[in-house]
Amino acid sequence: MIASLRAFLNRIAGGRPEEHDITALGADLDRWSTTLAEAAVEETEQVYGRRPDLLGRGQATWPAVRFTHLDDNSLEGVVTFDRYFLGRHGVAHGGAIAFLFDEIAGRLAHLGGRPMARTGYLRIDFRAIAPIEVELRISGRYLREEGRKRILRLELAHGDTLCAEAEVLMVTLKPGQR
Ligand SMILES: CCCCCCCCCC(=O)SCCNC(=O)CCNC(=O)[C@H](O)C(C)(C)COP(=O)(O)OP(=O)(O)OC[C@H]1O[C@@H](n2cnc3c(N)ncnc32)[C@H](O)[C@@H]1OP(=O)(O)O
Repeated sequence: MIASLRAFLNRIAGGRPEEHDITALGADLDRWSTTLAEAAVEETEQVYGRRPDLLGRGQATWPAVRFTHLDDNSLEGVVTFDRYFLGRHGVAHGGAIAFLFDEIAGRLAHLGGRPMARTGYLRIDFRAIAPIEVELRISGRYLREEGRKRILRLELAHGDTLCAEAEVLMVTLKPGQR
């Protein structure tokens, strides 16, 4: 379903359908919204974004990363920004890159069985355009850990070109924090 949803969003983003198709599609989507409303569950029961066994954790909101390496302190992977992450002129939206980085930071922060943490800051430098619809490389590693603070470095690259880099602070939650 999620693969179909991603393909659908790509067609929406990259298409200019006829008026009658737009109307029919809107009606179909409204019908599905009604059906899905009857299947509504609490956050703890939802499937969307909670399937680590699936590409992108089973969601279509942020670009799906295929990990090629994971250890306790670093990760590497590949990612492609689909058409619906377009900013302008064939380039990925900066917000989509931030979304990707926050997700990757979350994954990196919890490697090695580390306890739950949240993002304190996510400082991004956009160094070069990140093209959509081509495979890019993502990598992340620990810079240091100081008490509850985990300071991480992330990079997004297209071939030899560094597209974006970030320093991220993840803070271990205290008891009672969520
Ligand atoms: C496989 C699983 C994958 C899961 C992926 C999910 C990834 C999603 C990750 C997220 O998106 S989290 C959502 C975005 N982040 C938030 O909503 C966090 C909102 N902020 C907070 O909840 C609190 O500010 C936070 C928990 C981050 C810290 O508050 P605390 O009261 O627990 O900590 P405190 O303020 O005492 O700070 C602890 C240390 O961190 C430092 N610190 C905290 N925020 C900072 C900041 N922004 N800049 C610099 N330093 C910061 C602070 O100075 C201090 O340093 P020292 O120990 O050296 O004194």
